[in-house]
Amino acid sequence: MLAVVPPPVTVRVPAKVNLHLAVGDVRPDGYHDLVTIFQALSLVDEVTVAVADEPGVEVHGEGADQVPTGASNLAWRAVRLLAAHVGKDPDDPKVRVVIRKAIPVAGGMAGGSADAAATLVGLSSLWRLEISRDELAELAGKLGADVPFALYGATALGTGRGERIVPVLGRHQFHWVLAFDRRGLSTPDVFDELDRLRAEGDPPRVGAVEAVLEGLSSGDPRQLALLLGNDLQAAAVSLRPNLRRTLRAGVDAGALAGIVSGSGPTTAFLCEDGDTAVRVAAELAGAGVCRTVRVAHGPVPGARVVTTEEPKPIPPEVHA
Ligand SMILES: C[C@](O)(CO)[C@H](O)COP(=O)(O)OP(=O)(O)OC[C@H]1O[C@@H](n2ccc(N)nc2=O)[C@H](O)[C@@H]1O
Ligand SMILES: Nc1ncnc2c1ncn2[C@@H]1O[C@H](COP(=O)(O)OP(=O)(O)OP(=O)(O)O)[C@@H](O)[C@H]1O
Repeated sequence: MLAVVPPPVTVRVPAKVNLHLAVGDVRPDGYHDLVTIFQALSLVDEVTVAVADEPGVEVHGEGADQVPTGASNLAWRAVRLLAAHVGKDPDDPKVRVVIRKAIPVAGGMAGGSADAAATLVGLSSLWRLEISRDELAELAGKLGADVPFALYGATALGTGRGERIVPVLGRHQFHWVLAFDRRGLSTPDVFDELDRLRAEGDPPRVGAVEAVLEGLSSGDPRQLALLLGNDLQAAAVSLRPNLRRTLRAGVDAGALAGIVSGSGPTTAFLCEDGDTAVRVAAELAGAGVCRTVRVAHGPVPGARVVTTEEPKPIPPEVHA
């Protein structure tokens, strides 16, 4: 009897910004303890996994030429990890992965991490695995500090390396403009730069996370705007000084506040509402301070299988 080949599975997975990112001192394992608040945004990658004799990863879209398609691709590392976890041969998983990117590569928005999380969710469906999201999160933590959050999405408090996730409930939608820089920044380099700045002097540190949680629950973007903070910002700006000008231009264009997203160099601007975000994006796109801009909102769900009849996401870009 012919084996029925299951149809390909496509997963949509969001980018993240850190509304609050407090970086502790470097640990023996080389990581830093974090206290962070993630928010998943409507800027999404799409990952399709399919049964195939020829293994491999294809990458299309935003920054595709800067993404490896071999074993170091984070999505492929997720294939091998889950295959081994369920007793399949990680060297011959009979899977093909196609990634359509919209999340800026090495942009501080956990693009690779998102693709890894999407691959775990896609394979769970393709291989009809009985595996819980928490068990997947356990595996995800092995792929990177930002991968578990990409599974859960919405808004969450991250601790440890950022892999320990506690959901933060909230009913309000926030509107963002994202400015993509000309090229990425290596996350380890930004953490190393922060250690260097802290050895030399005393760069500003963000305050307590409780205030940000209150700002979030108020649902008032004006209140939240005053509370955004990222300890990595000084390091990202030190490595990429043009970000100072980008951050200023976004607020001059009408955003309530701007911050570097994660390890950067993407800058994220919180706006009063959706219409303002479109206006800020258009003005920022013409200010010559970034490669391109996107409008997005959050919170949105984490990695989830796209059913065939679901409409394709309207690309949130505003053309520079
Ligand atoms: C900056 C953030 O995006 C904030 O959410 C994340 O902490 C980075 O998460 P990520 O890119 O998934 O990071 P990983 O791929 O796990 O680690 C990349 C490198 O970043 C540094 N790193 C990352 C996370 C962390 N808590 N401390 C660190 O020092 C380490 O040098 C690590 O080797
Ligand atoms: N599927 C993938 N998508 C994007 N980058 C990938 C992928 N697989 C491997 N990479 C590599 O991982 C590196 C980091 O990419 P990524 O987009 O995850 O950075 P990031 O968004 O800054 O991540 P984070 O915010 O978690 O630090 C890049 O140098 C890229 O070449």
